[in-house]
Parts: sequence; structure tokens; C-alpha cells
Amino acid sequence: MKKILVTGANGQLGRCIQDASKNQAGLQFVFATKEGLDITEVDSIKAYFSKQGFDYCINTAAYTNVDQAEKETEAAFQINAEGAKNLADICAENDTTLIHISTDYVFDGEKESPYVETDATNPINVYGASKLKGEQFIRGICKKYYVLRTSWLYSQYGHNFLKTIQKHAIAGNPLTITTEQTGTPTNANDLARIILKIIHKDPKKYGVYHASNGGSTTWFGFAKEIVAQLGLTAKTTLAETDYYPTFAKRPKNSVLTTKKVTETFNVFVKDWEKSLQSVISIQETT
Ligand SMILES: NC(=O)C1=CN([C@@H]2O[C@H](COP(=O)(O)OP(=O)(O)OC[C@H]3O[C@@H](n4cnc5c(N)ncnc54)[C@H](OP(=O)(O)O)[C@@H]3O)[C@@H](O)[C@H]2O)C=CC1
Ligand SMILES: Cc1cn([C@H]2C[C@H](O)[C@@H](COP(=O)(O)OP(=O)(O)O[C@H]3O[C@@H](C)C(=O)[C@@H](O)[C@H]3O)O2)c(=O)[nH]c1=O
Repeated sequence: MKKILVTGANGQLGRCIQDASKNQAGLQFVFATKEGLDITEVDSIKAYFSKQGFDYCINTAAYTNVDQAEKETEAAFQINAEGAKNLADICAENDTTLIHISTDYVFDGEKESPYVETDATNPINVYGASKLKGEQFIRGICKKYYVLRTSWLYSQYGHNFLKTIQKHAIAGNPLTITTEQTGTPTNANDLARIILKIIHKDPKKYGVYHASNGGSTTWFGFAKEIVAQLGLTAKTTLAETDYYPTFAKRPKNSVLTTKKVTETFNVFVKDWEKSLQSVISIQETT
């Protein structure tokens, strides 16, 4: 039986992992919310590890408000960098494999083709810089780690771009969406399944992996597809813009190549449009 600790369990990805964890023979999960386990508090993490050992720790806990991070730099680094370091220290001490989630925003977006794992990082906003620092701590401290960089996560849970667009479209509000960035929307349920597959198979090929859905689009393209798949095209107007002002800069291109993750763990990544359909069909009703 493999024992797994999941941090940030009430977040979007945490909740998708909870769903995916049902009926997983050979895996035993402990789900820790921020209230029970604060990754910035070493004692809080130690309290979990002192009660039982874990084979894996999946860290989904993070500071994820990209614009707010520009003003709350310290909080973003405290959680995304120091929090990751705290977990890395304890995982290394306990021989626990750390599976940590990182982001496409570690790149500056200037590359004109999809990013591979070995491309140079150069974050252009505070959130990206804080996530990169977290990655660096883990790589420096742990021998047994998987850093999974993903992009543009959405799901039936939490706050995300799908929910924002859906809310406005249902209300009949006109939408203006940027074409300035290109990336890959990723269904957090798919990422949860990839993580569990990694644990089941674990070939011990530790390192950094890119794990997103397939294909690419702009935020405008994503919004258009959301509205179309929800059948709300007649309810709202959708205009594209090449400038949508935000506090934080975002990378122009942050498409990730998934060849390494698919080949190493024998996982299949669906194209983003197909995956969007599956989330829309299981939308939260509350
Ligand atoms: N969302 C996205 O588009 C993308 C996310 N990622 C990465 O994927 C991972 C999961 O993201 P997602 O699920 O969407 O994020 P969420 O913001 O939905 O979830 C993060 C969770 O972490 C919790 N948390 C915050 N601070 C702490 C802390 N100090 N200790 C423990 N828990 C804490 C949050 O609680 P509370 O809400 O109460 O603060 C929340 O429940 C993160 O690492 C993120 O950086 C990567 C690419 C895209
Ligand atoms: C709401 C809205 C946003 N936008 C733009 C702003 C921005 O450029 C882009 C995306 O906006 P959001 O703020 O929803 O997304 P953002 O917070 O940038 O999403 C990012 O989150 C972090 C956590 C990640 O790790 C990234 O992979 C990525 O998913 O869309 C519009 O053009 N029109 C709109 O009505």
C-alpha cells in the first residue's frame, strides 16, 4: 500500500485529486487542507509526518492569485517558495517522494514554439518568480521528486477562467477577451489522473515534467469555445482585444511540450477542446 499526503486539498486541483482517488487500489490518501496543514509552518507539517510515514507527498498548496501577487510579493514567496522548501526538507528527511505542481509562468513567453523542460526559465511576474524559487529549492534538496509544470488549469471546482466566463455569459454580460497570450487550457481532473498514474507506475525517473492538455489557443479562443460548448453564444457578445490591462505581465507564449511526461509514464493527454467537454458535462450544480 502506498501512502500519500495531499496538501492544499480544498483547492481546485486538490479537490480533483480527491475525486480521482476514489477506488484506487493500492493507494491510501490523507488529504490535508490549509487549516490542518499550513505549508509555511514547519511544525504543522511535522505534526503530520510524526503520526505516520508517507511514500508520496503531492503539493497542490499555493498562492495562485497572479495579479495580487504583484502587491503581496512576500506572501507569494512565503507560500510558493518557502512552503515548497519546508515540504522538500521534510520529504527528504523521511524518504518521501515529493510531487510538486509548478507553472508555465516560469517562462518569459518569448519562445516561438512550445517549451521543453530544459528551456531556460525567466519569469516575468512575481507569481512565476515565486513558483520558480519553489522548484529550485526542491531540486536542490530532494533526490526523489517530480516537479510537474502545468498551465491554465480549470475544472468544475474553485475559481478559474471557465467559471468566470460562464458566470458572465449566463448573466448576459458582454465579454472582451485578450488574444495577447497563447497557452494550453488544462483540465485539472486530467492532471489529477496523470499524478496518480505517476504514483502507480513510478519508474523513479525523477525531475521536471511538463503536464498539460494538448493543443493551444489564446484566452479569447478559450472563452469562445467555453461559450460555444455551454450553448450560450446567443446570450452574450464576445469581443477580442490585443490589450487587456492587468497588474501582472503574462508570458506571450506558454505552450508546453508534453512528450517527456507521455513517454515516461505512458499517459495520454487529450486535446484541450475535448477535455473541456468533459468538465462542462460534470459542472458543479451548487
Ligand atoms: N490555477 C491555475 O491556473 C494553475 C495552477 N498551477 C499550480 O497548480 C497548483 C494547484 O493550483 P490550484 O488548485 O488551481 O490552486 P488553488 O488556489 O485552487 O488551490 C491552492 C490551495 O492551497 C491552499 N493554500 C494556500 N496557502 C496555503 C498554505 N500556506 N498551506 C497550505 N495550503 C495553502 C489554498 O487555500 P486558500 O484558498 O484558503 O488560500 C487552496 O486551497 C498550484 O501549485 C498552482 O501554482 C499551475 C498552473 C496553472
Ligand atoms: C476575466 C478576463 C481576463 N482576461 C485576460 C487577463 C489575462 O491576460 C488572461 C487570463 O486571466 P486570468 O487572470 O483568469 O488567468 P491567470 O490568473 O493569468 O491564469 C494563470 O493562473 C496561474 C495560477 C497559472 O499558473 C497560469 O498557468 C494561468 O492559469 O485573460 C481578459 O482578457 N478578459 C476578461 O474578461
